[in-house]
Amino acid sequence: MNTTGHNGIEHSNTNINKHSKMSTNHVSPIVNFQQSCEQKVVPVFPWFAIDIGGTLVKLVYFEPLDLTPDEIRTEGEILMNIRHYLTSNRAYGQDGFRDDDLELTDIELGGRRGNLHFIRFPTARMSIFLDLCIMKNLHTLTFQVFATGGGAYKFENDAVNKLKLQWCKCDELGTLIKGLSYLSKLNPNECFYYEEPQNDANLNKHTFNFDIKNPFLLVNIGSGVSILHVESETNYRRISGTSIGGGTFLGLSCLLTGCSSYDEAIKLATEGDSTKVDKLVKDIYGGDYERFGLPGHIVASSFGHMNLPEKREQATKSDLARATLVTVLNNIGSISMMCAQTENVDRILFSGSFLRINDLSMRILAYAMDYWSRGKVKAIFLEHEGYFSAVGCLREFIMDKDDLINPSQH
Ligand SMILES: Nc1ncnc2c1ncn2[C@@H]1O[C@H](COP(=O)(O)OP(=O)(O)OP(=O)(O)O)[C@@H](O)[C@H]1O
Ligand SMILES: CC(C)(CO)[C@@H](O)C(=O)NCCC(=O)O
Repeated sequence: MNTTGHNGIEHSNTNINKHSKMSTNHVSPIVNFQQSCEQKVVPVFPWFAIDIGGTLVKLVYFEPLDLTPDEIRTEGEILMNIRHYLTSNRAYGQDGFRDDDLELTDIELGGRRGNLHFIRFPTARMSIFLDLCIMKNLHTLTFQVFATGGGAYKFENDAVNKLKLQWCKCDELGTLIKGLSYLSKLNPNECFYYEEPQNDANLNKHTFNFDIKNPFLLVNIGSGVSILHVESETNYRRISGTSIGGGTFLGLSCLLTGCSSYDEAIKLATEGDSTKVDKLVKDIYGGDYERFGLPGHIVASSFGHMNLPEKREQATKSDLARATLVTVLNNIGSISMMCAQTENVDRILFSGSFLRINDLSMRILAYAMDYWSRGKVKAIFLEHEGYFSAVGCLREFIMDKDDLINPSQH
């Protein structure tokens, strides 16, 4: 069953892919279905994109709100069940969560109106997820899944063999920028900064009016860290990276404190004091190292106190988690600052799920960028933290009317 949907973009609510050429006349917004992943499509429902990272899978799901009576009649039980299952729960099994505070309601995508849902689960549960899809009979439908992240490659055979679907892959850093560009336009509150990051008593969180057209640095803190110099949505380079990232914080926290989850590690870090673990400049100099402008309060040696048995005895689990966090952040901060100076940019955007429920890290990064650049470089943070690649991947394959009018910008 085909219906001409809103904005004149044609939709199908059955799972039969139709072949026909997209109009090359950009004035006409009529788009038909194409089966190839290489071409831009308005695919059949369900609309999913999945970013399979080293630690977390991020899944975005578009729930259509404008289904016509015909579409509802022919949607079929499986699609309806999936829609209800995903949208009426906030937790799926033990490890899957829908971040309902991030949900974008009543947005327009591919000529349709709907809600965009944000779901995550550990990559270690990927095969359980595929089995769940089979349990929900997804393997009996013909549809496309848009996949990004390293796991789009690693899990391709598994997913295709088990689910018989069309697996459309795209690059995680390209989709990261595309998702950032899309969400920063769609959501006026997406980007923010801290006015006084050190002032715990006051949130001091302000919306940042972000314009992707001016060059900036994008530091994505996932399991590892990628640093990109971005000049526009299509012009960017990965200039650096470090393996000391969110995975390092989580792994070392588990080792040192016996905690078993990221949320627990962050809670410990929030309560801890890293100066019980780290050796500061003043522990060495008795004050500042004036000649080279190193103030006494900065870390001279991460974990530098831990060679002494009495210091080890005094350090609590919280102190160790805090010191782990600060160590990782100091490293990311100083590499980012060097890259900002080399590339001559004054904005650094930080993304990645490492910043989830992690106001503490954002403040530490904001303060460090401000301090070391003498106020020249601004640290900017993002509400949808780790979801940009998943969103960009969905956008890669689902066209809006504007994309037809300005295809080069898509
Ligand atoms: N619920 C969670 N479980 C595990 N890690 C979490 C969780 N929430 C936040 N994190 C943090 O986010 C990091 C993963 O971030 P993200 O999802 O952006 O990266 P990834 O895509 O898994 O990794 P990569 O991009 O390097 O492949 C973890 O290493 C951890 O520090
Ligand atoms: C390998 C990726 C790109 C996977 O997302 C990421 O984990 C990363 O950028 N790691 C850091 C690799 C490095 O540059 O040392």
